[in-house]
Amino acid sequence: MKLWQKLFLGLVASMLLVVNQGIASELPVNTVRIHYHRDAADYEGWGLHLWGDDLALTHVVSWRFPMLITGRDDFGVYYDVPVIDKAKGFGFIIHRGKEKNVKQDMVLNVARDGFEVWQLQGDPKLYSSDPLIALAKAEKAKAEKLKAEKAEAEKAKAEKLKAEKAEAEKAKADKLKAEKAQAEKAEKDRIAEQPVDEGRVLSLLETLRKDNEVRVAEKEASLQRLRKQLAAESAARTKAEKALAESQGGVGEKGSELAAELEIAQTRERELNERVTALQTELNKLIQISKRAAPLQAAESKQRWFDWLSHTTVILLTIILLVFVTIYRRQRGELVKKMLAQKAELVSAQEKISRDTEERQQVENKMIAMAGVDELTGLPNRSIFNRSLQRSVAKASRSNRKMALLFIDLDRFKLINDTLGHDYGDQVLRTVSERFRECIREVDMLARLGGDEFVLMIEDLVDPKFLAGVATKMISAAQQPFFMAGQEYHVTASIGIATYPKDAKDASALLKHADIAMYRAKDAGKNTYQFFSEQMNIHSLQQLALESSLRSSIEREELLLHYQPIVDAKVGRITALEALLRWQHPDMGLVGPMQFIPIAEESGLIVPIGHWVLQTACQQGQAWHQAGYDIALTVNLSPRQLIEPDIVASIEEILSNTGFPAEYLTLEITEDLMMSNPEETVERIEDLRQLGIKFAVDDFGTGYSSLSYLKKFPIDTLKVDRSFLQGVPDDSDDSAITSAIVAMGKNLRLNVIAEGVETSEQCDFLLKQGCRLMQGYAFAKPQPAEEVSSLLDGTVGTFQVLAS
Ligand SMILES: Nc1nc2c(ncn2[C@@H]2O[C@H](COP(=O)(O)O[C@H]3[C@@H](O)[C@H](n4cnc5c(=O)[nH]c(N)nc54)O[C@@H]3COP(=O)(O)O)[C@@H](O)[C@H]2O)c(=O)[nH]1
Repeated sequence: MKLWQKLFLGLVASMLLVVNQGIASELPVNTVRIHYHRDAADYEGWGLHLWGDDLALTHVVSWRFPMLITGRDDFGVYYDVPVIDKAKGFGFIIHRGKEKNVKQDMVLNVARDGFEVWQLQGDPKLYSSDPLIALAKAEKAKAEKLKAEKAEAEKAKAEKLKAEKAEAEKAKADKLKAEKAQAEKAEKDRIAEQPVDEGRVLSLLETLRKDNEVRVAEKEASLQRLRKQLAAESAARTKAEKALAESQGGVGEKGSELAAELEIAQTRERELNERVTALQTELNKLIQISKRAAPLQAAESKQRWFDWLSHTTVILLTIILLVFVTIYRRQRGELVKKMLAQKAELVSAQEKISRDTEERQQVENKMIAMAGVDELTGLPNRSIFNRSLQRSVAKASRSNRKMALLFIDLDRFKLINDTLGHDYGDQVLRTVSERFRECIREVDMLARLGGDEFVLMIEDLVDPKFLAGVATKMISAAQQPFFMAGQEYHVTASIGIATYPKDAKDASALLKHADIAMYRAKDAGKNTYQFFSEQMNIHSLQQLALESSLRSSIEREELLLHYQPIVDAKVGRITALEALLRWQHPDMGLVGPMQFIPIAEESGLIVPIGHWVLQTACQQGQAWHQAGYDIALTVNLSPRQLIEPDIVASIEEILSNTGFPAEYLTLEITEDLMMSNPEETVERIEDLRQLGIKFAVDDFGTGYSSLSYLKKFPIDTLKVDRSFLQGVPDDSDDSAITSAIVAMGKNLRLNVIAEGVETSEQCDFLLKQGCRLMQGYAFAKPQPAEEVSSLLDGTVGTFQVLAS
């Protein structure tokens, strides 16, 4: 090393010492003093750079600027450099050489906590000879080595002691265990050799307990001994360590003291520095605050103004909103009220309109009625007719002239109305009235009294025979077929005729007598006309009385059944019995069904009466079955009965109650029923057939049934009407019709029963036609059950034609 280099290093080292101590004692806080020794300045210029952790706080100092020189001392000039950063250290870069050719020789990074870190740039040999640094380094390395060796020795010793102790304890425990096992074994052997004695066992247990206590005490004592031994060994170890440390003293002690001093100095410096830094930070904050205070105040007042404005705006907006909501609610409430009021008005207006409409309708009806026109047919109605009749009778009375009333009632119309519905009924009434109009003169007055009742008033009557011609024309017009819903239907008319002054002296009596005559026409078989007679009057009064007493006939048990056999004429065997209704009237005696069935049908009494007939017949039939007569029954079923909605359930119940087998029951229906409402009739018949019941078409040939319908109908038997049998075999037409019906029935695979067989000729004729089932007086008249029973007794299998 050259001389100038030695001088330079000496200068730097002394500078560092001065700086580190100077900071602590004389210099202002945050200032570093750096000396420049003039004597060493054999170069043109020197540069000294000082920096901290924060580059922003790096200071560049140059001797070439005299204003930076702080002062002078024995060494030369010195510089006090302020350190305002939080840097933990500072350093120097020392340049030498000319300004334009600066060569960096060395960088010293001196941490403020001592010489912990050295960073050398340039030639390390230049600085490695520094005695203080080398000493510090050596001291440090030695102390660390000693520390490590000591730790190692302590660790080895502790481990050795631990192992020895563990081994000793284990040996002792093993020994104790072996001794204990041996003692226990000896004790067990001893006990096993001796007989069990409770007192002895207890004393042994006591001995054992005492032995255990002694052993525990021994154990505790040995533990105590071990502890003492351990303490002694530990003290010896400490002593040895101390001796070892003392033996390693000398230079190390000195180094330690120096290090301790340095540590204290560094701690102090760190505390001071931290205080300075904290104070500086606070100062900075205060400066910042003071700088910002003015604009802040301005901003605050502005903010307050904005706050006030925004609060006020919010309040204003809320108020406006509330006002709007209130107004809206009020308006909405008013609107709802208005709407409700309007709705109520509307409802009341609608009600008024409907009332008005109703009233208008009533007024219209009244006007029409006053005008005397029947709405449906356009004919004069009952009220106008009555007035006209009064006038005409009065006129006829004044002028001694004759006049006549024809009371017309449609047959089967009720059935059409009931089965097809009122629309079809109305259609029939309109058509019939049109047809009637064509049968009369313009001067005659045709009126509709209501329902299916019409009346024709003929004034200035000359010859009553003329009336028969009119009636015939009207009957013929009525019976023309109707085509409705793609099908053909038929109605007929019954007409009663009464004349003035012969049959009645006033208008109402005249009308009443024409009505009575009409009923007589119905009784006479319908589709005909009848002139009134005094006898009829009596008869009609009788009819009224009959209807009233018929109502209570079931309760009074005045009804009874007669049974007429149906015979297989070929073998002379009774195959079935037809139940025929009779009425044992208290005054009139035994009344035949022709007298009261029409009344019962008209009044609807046929429904309960028909139910009674079925119930009684099935009861009787079951009684015969139980008596051993395996006989079938046929029962007449009125059209009115078949349209009853519960007819199927009702018959099913009767069969179930009586126990009569359904397969033995045949229900007789009329042709007309088949034709009036084929679909519904077929449906009902099918339902009843499902139960096992059979069906027969009664009085076949007298109605208007279409043969094609017959084919479709679910029936089992055809009963040829007795009116055809009357002319058999002499009347060729009757014979031909009868043969045709029998043949047709056979072709349709139906049973054919000929009704009203009275003679052996008729019987022979029928047998020849292949009809063996017959019913008539030739075999048996309808008779009470008891009599039929005796008949069954004597004749089953050997029935003979009675008439032969
Ligand atoms: N809805 C119901 N109708 C019934 C019921 N019972 C009877 N009737 C119907 O009344 C009609 C008249 O019946 P009725 O007076 O009993 O006459 C029956 C026989 O007495 C009669 N008949 C039988 N054989 C002869 C004969 O050889 N000559 C002759 N002149 N008459 C005879 O025929 C009637 C039986 O007819 P039908 O019923 O068609 O087989 C009659 O139409 C009954 O249907 C009833 O309970 N309900």
